[in-house]
Amino acid sequence: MFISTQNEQISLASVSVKESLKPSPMETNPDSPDGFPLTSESTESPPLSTTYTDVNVVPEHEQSELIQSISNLEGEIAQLRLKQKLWNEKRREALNKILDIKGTIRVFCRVRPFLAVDRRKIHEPIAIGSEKIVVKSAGTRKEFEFDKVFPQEVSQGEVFVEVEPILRSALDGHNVSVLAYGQTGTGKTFTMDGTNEQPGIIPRALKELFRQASSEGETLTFSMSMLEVYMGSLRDLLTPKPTSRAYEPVTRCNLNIQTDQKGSVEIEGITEVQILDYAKAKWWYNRGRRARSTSWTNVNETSSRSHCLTRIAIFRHRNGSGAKTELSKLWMVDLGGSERLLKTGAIGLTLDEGRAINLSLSALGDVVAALRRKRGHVPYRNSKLTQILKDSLGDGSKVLMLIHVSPCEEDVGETICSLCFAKRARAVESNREQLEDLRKQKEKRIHELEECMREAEEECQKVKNQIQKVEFMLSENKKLLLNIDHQPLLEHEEKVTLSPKQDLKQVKESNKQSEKETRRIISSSLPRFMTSTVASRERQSAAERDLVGRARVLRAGTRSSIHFTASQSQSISFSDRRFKATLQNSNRKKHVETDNVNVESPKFSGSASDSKSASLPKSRMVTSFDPNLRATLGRHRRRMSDLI
Ligand SMILES: Nc1ncnc2c1ncn2[C@@H]1O[C@H](COP(=O)(O)OP(=O)(O)OP(=O)(O)O)[C@@H](O)[C@H]1O
Repeated sequence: MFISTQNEQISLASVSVKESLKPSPMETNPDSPDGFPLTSESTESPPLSTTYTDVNVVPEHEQSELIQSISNLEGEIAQLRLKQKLWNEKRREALNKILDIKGTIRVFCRVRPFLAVDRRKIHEPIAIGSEKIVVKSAGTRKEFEFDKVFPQEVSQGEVFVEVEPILRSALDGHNVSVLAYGQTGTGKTFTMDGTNEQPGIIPRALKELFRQASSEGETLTFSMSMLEVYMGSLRDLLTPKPTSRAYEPVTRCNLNIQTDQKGSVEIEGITEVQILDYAKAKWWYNRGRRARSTSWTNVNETSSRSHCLTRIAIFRHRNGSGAKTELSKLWMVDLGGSERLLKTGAIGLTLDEGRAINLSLSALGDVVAALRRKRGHVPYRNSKLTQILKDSLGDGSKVLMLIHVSPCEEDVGETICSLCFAKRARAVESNREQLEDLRKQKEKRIHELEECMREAEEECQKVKNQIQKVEFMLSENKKLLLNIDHQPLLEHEEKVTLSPKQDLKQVKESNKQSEKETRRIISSSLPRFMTSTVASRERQSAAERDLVGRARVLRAGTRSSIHFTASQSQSISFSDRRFKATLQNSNRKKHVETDNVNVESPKFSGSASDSKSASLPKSRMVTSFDPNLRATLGRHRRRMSDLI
């Protein structure tokens, strides 16, 4: 029986690899920050883009270039992160100086608009300037200065713009307190909490914290606690089953306040929830809000009968390790309404609630005034409120007090009381001329620092963009490498990893296996009388060994294609796909073993006539017949050229 033969050639791989040695985008990036030279690695980095045409082979040298490129990109990212950190520090420093110049205790005033229920008079009692309020009442004129005054028409967003720098200070590691103070019904809850349509400082701050944290170079996380200071006791507002009414026993929720050796305040047993994103934070905040004690007074339908404190603890995570340290805390406090008890018509429990609120507000005023005047003794112990806020009002902290006043004539008494509280908190004790000079100097310095901060912010953003770009390239290169590494080389899913570190022994073993398989297939596809005997196989192996030995001597300058010719002792058909694949595999392994040696054997003969093979580099190769890899490489090439 004669089996038709073809002079069919099996080439290990047909390959044409074209490299486009384009410079790294980082080298030519005009956005590279001044003052921070690019590293030598970045300028000498190998091409980030390798263009493959008609690809089904990725030579080993390209693999190692890819690995090199990945390590360069990783280095570049580390450098950029360092740069980002430096610019961040610069920005932080400038902001801190600005806040220090402006004063660590800042006092703003917000005037509530007239409500439908208000009785308006022709002459309004208060006149509003950008930084001052004048109150005219019973023939007297009183002037009060502030760091900022928000007139009635100002929006929630405009208020938040002024509050935002202090939040940033919290992310920079300072303890921060934002306190809303004012007579009942003047809009404290509106400012802090707001409505769904007009969210206040707390929901905006939560959103902003997550936004800013994501743009920081380091990993920051947050936790939230909410409590209420009610009649001198503390209630946890985030306990699993919150109590919602004021008249429920409060002692069971009376939490202890502890101060550690470093002066850091901790509230024993308070619920602290991890907030991973804004939605979670908002959910917990709403839950705490609902648990707050409110009751009816003559003045405000849903008057807050307590101080409501929301604490956001900010944690910094060390790179790589799971360890976290508390960076700072941010307190946002909606204080209970200061009120003249007679006017509110309070009796019984409500009267006691009012008294308790007034006492603690007075204690707060004393503490703030003592801090402002830099007095040695600060009377923190006089109320629970000031004990809790102790480490967020004093040294190194930033305080923002938002005083709320009513525009109505009948509230003028309370308005003056609130403004006097604010004046005490600001406690500026210089004469007018000195004040004017000082103010000009301060403004100039603040302007310079703001410029500096803006520049640092811009640079930070540029570096962030660069990091994103390089991270993208890195992930693309990693994907590509992964695809090459995991590419099944042949249809029957046998895989040969052709790395430089490959164990030759392993290859030899699999080579033997493969040859056995080849023989088995040949045997099964030939008539019995044509199959080789044990003796003939031994002879054949000996001849092959001899040839391999000779080929090693002739190693240099040879190429790697192998022809299967018809002039051999056995004629076999190539119509069998399995047989073809096995032969391909067998040949490939021979190449690996003999390091591209031209092999002549009774079965296989090297040929110099193959032009494709002649163009192959003298390196080991990975062959891929998988269209997926081709597609991946194509995509990679396109993306890389888009980036460059
Ligand atoms: N800037 C504002 N714009 C629109 N409405 C406001 C504003 N400020 C306050 N209000 C409205 O005035 C009313 C009282 O405000 P809010 O409850 O916030 O006062 P409060 O100072 O928190 O009172 P309390 O101390 O009794 O809790 C609410 O109906 C609120 O919507």
